Amino acid sequence: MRLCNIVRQGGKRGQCGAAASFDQVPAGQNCVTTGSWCAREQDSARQSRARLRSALRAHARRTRPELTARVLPRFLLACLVWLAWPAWAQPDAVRLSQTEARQPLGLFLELLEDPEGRLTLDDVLSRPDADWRPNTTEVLNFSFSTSTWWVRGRVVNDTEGPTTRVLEAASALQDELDLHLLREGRPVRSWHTGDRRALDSRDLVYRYPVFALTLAPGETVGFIARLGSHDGLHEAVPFVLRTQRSFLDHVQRETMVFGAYYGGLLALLLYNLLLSAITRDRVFLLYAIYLGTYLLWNVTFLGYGQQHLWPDHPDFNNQILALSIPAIFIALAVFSCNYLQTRQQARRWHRAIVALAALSGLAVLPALLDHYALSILMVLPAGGALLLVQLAAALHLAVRGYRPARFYVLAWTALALGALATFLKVFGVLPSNVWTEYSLNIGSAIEFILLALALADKMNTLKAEKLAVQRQAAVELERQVAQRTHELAAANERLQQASITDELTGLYNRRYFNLIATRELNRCRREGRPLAMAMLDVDRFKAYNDRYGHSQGDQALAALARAMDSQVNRATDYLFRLGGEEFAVLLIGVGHDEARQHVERVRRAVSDLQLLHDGSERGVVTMSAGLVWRETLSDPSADQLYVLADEALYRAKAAGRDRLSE
Ligand SMILES: Nc1nc2c(ncn2[C@@H]2O[C@H](COP(=O)(O)OP(=O)(O)OP(=O)(O)O)[C@@H](O)[C@H]2O)c(=O)[nH]1
Repeated sequence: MRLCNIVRQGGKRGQCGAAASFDQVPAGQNCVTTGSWCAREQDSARQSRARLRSALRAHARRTRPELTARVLPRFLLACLVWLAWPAWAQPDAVRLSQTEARQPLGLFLELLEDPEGRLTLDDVLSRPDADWRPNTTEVLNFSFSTSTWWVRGRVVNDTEGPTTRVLEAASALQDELDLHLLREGRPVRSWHTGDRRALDSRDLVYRYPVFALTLAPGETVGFIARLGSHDGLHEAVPFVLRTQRSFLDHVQRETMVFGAYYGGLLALLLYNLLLSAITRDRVFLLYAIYLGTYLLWNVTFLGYGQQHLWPDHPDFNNQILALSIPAIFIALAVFSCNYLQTRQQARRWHRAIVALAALSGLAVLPALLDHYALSILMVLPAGGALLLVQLAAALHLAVRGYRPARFYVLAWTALALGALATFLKVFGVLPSNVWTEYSLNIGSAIEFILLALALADKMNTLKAEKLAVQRQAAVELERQVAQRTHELAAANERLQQASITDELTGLYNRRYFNLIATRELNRCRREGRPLAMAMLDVDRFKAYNDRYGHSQGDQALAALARAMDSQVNRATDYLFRLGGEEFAVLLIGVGHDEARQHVERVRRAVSDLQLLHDGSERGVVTMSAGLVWRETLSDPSADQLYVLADEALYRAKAAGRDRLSE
């Protein structure tokens, strides 16, 4: 574009004459170059056109074969020379037009390096033009440089009326930024601002320095800016001219975009703090801390902190910026380790993350001692490596199928794409529009939202796992309860059985006799059925014990119990050991003779055992029995039956033993 301007103005160049110095151009004159600067421009233009003309003449003289062999390369060379001219041409003045609302100034500026930082405005104004060199980038970026840099440019009002434009030095972090407005070569107004100075040094308070330039129709004004740094770190500063309306639109759009951005992130932060308080899960708190450090850095980095939160504390502004960067990396590392469970799942990656986070943390020390450039120099490589290692760890875990790691990779991809778009915009690969301008914010917002979703998903996964474990535990509990219940029932059964069983013989005991005798008596009475009861007692058992010992007496009792039991088979027949060597038989629904025979069989089963018994009448163990039989039971109770049977037994004993009496 500058080339076209110069070509267009070629006829008027000769009329410019030699102006005395930079910016001494009469108002309303189209030619805007001055002195030697103008002369050099004319020479360069002339030489370039001459080269092109000679290339074209050569083209006309040569034949076709010569064209490909010799002329074409020269022609291409000439074209290249023509095209490449802007790279070393002297910058022209910026011409304000009715149509362009926003005009970047970078390529219209000249630079002067002041390594010692001692030059004054007068020194700079008296420097010859040869000391200045054209700036070749749209955005000024001196990065790590201890020099002070002087920048100059000129603006011509080509519009038909007076106009006021806003000159933006769109960096919130340049330490010192002095701007001097020149009219007819003389300074007429100066501003001393920058983030190391309080905001009241600015006419218009915005997140970065802006200056109002008023120009009469056709007027040219110059400006010289001094960019100083506190300790050798300069920020990228885009110099831009805007119409007032464009500036207002821009401010409104930024207010809306960043209002939504910060509002959203703040809501996310508070929400996660609440979640951490409710769930007591540390990962939400770590996420909120990471988000908080990022927010603190971002509001400081973009100048909103100084504009709205701490306008009167420029030193704090610088300190908080330098401290927030290592804080972000540390908070991110702690969150990532906790979220990805790297200690348990990827030990080597975990160790690398911890080491790099510690290294990033070291950058706090120079920041605390006011050496911000050193702090940034330390934190950027360590932090960059940390981001890569975290991403690699997440990829590693995602490939292994760890679901939370997939969200993490997605989130970081969104942020990386946002950062890449910003990077490509700065280097002119992508156009500057609302998407590329805020791509980092968009990317980071998506990153934070995805991470929040990731946390929710992780909670869901944990909840599902917990539910599964609970279900499994419930099933196991039910199984154990069923088993215990079964065991208890069996134990109860055993207890029940034990409570009605005689331990030595395994027959029913006296307690059960009482129960059964009463129950069966009542039933027989109800049903009108006959019932027989016999009492059986071992004969001379005291003598047996005395002769063979108590232990053998026990064995004899058990043996004769088995023998008797073998004769009691019907479901309605019962055999009891009432105590000692005394037994009872209960026979339900039997006739008298049958009862008598049955008891006799039982009794004989004992003597048939032929257990030697010296003290007995027959030389073997025998039994006596007393029988009571009732066809109908109108009155006798179980106790009465017992007494009657016992009396019959007594009679059997008295009659000589080993017999049945009634
Ligand atoms: N080994 C053993 N002896 C028992 C048990 N219960 C009772 N006895 C004994 O049985 C004997 C019963 O003796 P007695 O009541 O005098 O009757 P007896 O010697 O059998 O004489 P008669 O009944 O008149 O024939 C006692 O010596 C008791 O100690 C027991 O469980 N085991």
